[in-house]
Amino acid sequence: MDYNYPDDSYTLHTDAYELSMMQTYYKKGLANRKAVFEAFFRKMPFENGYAVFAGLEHIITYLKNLRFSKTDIDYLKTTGQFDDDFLDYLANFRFQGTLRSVVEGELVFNHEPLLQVEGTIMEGTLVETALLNIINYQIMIATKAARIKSIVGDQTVMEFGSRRAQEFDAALWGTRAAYIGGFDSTSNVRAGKLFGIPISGTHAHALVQTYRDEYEAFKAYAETHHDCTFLVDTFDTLRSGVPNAIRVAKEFGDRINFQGVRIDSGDMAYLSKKVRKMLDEAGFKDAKIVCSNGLDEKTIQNLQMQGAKIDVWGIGTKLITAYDQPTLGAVYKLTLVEDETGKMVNTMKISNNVSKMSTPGKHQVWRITDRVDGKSEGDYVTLSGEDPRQLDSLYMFDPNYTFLHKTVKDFVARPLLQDIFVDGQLVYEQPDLETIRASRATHLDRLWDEYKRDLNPEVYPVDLSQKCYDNKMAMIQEIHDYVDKI
Ligand SMILES: Nc1ncnc2c1ncn2[C@@H]1O[C@H](COP(=O)(O)OP(=O)(O)OP(=O)(O)O)[C@@H](O)[C@H]1O
Ligand SMILES: O=P(O)(O)OC[C@H]1O[C@H](OP(=O)(O)OP(=O)(O)O)[C@H](O)[C@@H]1O
Ligand SMILES: O=C(O)c1cccnc1
Repeated sequence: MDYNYPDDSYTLHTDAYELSMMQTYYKKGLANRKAVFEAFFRKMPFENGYAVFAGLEHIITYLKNLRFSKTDIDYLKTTGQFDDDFLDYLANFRFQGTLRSVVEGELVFNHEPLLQVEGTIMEGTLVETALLNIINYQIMIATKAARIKSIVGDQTVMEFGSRRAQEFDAALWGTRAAYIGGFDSTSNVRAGKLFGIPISGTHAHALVQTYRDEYEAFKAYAETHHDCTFLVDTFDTLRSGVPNAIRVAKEFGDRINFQGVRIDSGDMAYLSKKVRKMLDEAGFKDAKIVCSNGLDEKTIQNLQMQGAKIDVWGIGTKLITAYDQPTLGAVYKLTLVEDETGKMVNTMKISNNVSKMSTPGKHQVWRITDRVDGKSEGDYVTLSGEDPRQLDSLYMFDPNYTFLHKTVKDFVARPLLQDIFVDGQLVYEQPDLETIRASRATHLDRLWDEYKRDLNPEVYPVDLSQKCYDNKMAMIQEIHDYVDKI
């Protein structure tokens, strides 16, 4: 199958209905109508108390390259679903819109806008699928990684998931998201090359099977590498794997850096305790015990409870596939649209289910922190143009249970949505990945522990400003009046 078009791009990485709607807007003369779309998710991933934002790097690359190539247009023609004049319009299409986004490494919560696309209805429509595709995956993996990191503390976690990820892109962008979430390295060499993530690894059972002898295999590895971690569970961890690793480490002495051993099967609590004793007794107190095999934050916590002597964790499947939650469920909704008179008007999707309702208008999200201790008080969603920094005290209330409220004084308000593209121009300079990764740790320090526990965390407040709330209520009333009249 020939899918290697020389001018291939991600522009057709969109759902067909987006193009169908665009053809309607185009034919009906609405192509230049202004619109605002916002993306948010409704439920916290893994029932965690916070999520880690990731995906902006990929979004920037996508939007920078957003144009229909010749073979894109040729293909659309073959579908017979699109008219020639519309295809001519697409051939000249460029993203001239504005993207505001939370930046990578930031903590985010449900029901707050994470991305905001302001431009023509055409621009906002075309990009929905790709933007959601990117953040739905990357936020989930960054959050899963942060959960795991919070359990292992200062211990090292290596990302091993490429072989089990949902294909190439997931392996690549997933490991980057995991690094933002707090993982220390990746086994994916291309991710090392492209993103500068430190690569690390040990060796597989195949090396031992090739030599059909552990001692010979470890010796060969030691003769060809300085840093050595031997995989000790191919035949019998305690009776042959560890004794052979110790034998080679002793024979090679200073000629190698004997980093330790890896265990990849069996009872890791029992084995790691025994292995620790054997290494210590042989004089290798600094040698580390690496474990891998179906690990996630729950298993790790359980192993810790059992007193396992594990220093380094190798984690693949359950991280990279977000094993216990297949999607974040982020959505992208039209919140403001230009009417026939040129006025921007509110719009929302109404539902009997409160959590399914979007919030009309164009917004900013403010992180409210206490000026003295720097800790987060909650997030405050305003209509754009409102600036809580000008207020001495802030009245914050739960939009679903308005009787739950507090007044915050002596606070700092930090806007989370930043300009990334303005009128098609990239204006945001991405920090390097190390800075992004470090920012996640700083943001977590500002979050109270009650939101960070991995089981039943407190619900972090995401409140609406009075104006934003009133605007939403007025819109709901307007829609009810409209339906009543029919
Ligand atoms: N002491 C332990 N307590 C809780 N879970 C453990 C413990 N030791 C290992 N596990 C986990 O149990 C699961 C099964 O491991 P086990 O090695 O028994 O089976 P396996 O994966 O079928 O082994 P193999 O890789 O040899 O096929 C893995 O997810 C592993 O992380
Ligand atoms: O379990 P994960 O968290 O996904 O970690 C990655 C796994 O990948 C390797 O296994 P391999 O592909 O050699 O197969 P195995 O399951 O038989 O060990 C490695 O030995 C780990 O077990
Ligand atoms: O380096 C390793 O030990 C490794 C890498 C990928 C998957 N499993 C193990």
